[in-house]
Amino acid sequence: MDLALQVRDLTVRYGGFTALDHIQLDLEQHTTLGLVGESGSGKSTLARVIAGLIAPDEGQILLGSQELRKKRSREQHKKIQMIFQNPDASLNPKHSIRQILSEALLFHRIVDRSQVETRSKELLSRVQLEARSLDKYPHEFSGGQRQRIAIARALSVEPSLLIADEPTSALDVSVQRSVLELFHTLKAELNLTVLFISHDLGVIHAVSDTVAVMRQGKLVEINTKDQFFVRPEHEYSRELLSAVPKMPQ
Ligand SMILES: Nc1ncnc2c1ncn2[C@@H]1O[C@H](COP(=O)(O)OP(=O)(O)OP(=O)(O)O)[C@@H](O)[C@H]1O
Repeated sequence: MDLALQVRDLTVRYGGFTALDHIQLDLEQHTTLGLVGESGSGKSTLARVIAGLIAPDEGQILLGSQELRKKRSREQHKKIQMIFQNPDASLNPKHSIRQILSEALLFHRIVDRSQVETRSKELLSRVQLEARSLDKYPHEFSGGQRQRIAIARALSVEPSLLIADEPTSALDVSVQRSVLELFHTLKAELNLTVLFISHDLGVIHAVSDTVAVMRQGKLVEINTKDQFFVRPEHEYSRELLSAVPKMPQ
């Protein structure tokens, strides 16, 4: 089993408040780990510290066999890409889609200038958008389409880990489904390794191979998806599952 990510004893404090408490987590290559837990349990903090957006107070993060230290190189930053609930967080509204994609491709030296257009069109096609979208601006797209563009931008730099923090939570249910289907397709086509955060167990069921449950800054259960949904181990996981509204029979 090859591990894409290892998190060891990771602790983050905001002042006197411990948001992450000695987290241990392994993420196998080419799998999707669904991270669930109630609001405030520390899911986004874990995502941000892995992505290098905040520094841990204690602990280690290894990407492959390489330890990621507080000050990351450009190459290390590139390897972990993040998608947020609000796609606008990663899309500059003043830039066309062409500019957004080419900036990422060139900054990280993924292709040279002569190949940027072809690669940008390929990326749009991967996320099921038309090539003519290149000359449009983010505001000309729907929320679901903007999320697809944010996904294309994240994929453009060929990350070894994609972190998706509630990427479908702001979308209508039907749009949400189509973005989840896209994740499914991309995972199969590109062998992605994904940390997918959601408070929605239906979404977690749709995307995950493994499920991790957070509560009050601690990981209380890590299990295969099938085990988690059928035979959760932790009392809190059972509470989460029993709180899911059921359709009347
Ligand atoms: N910059 C910050 N300064 C102080 N406290 C913070 C900061 N960011 C988060 N927190 C606190 O840390 C805890 C964990 O927050 P976090 O956003 O990681 O949880 P979450 O599980 O992602 O929640 P949600 O599902 O609501 O996004 C919360 O109690 C939050 O109020």
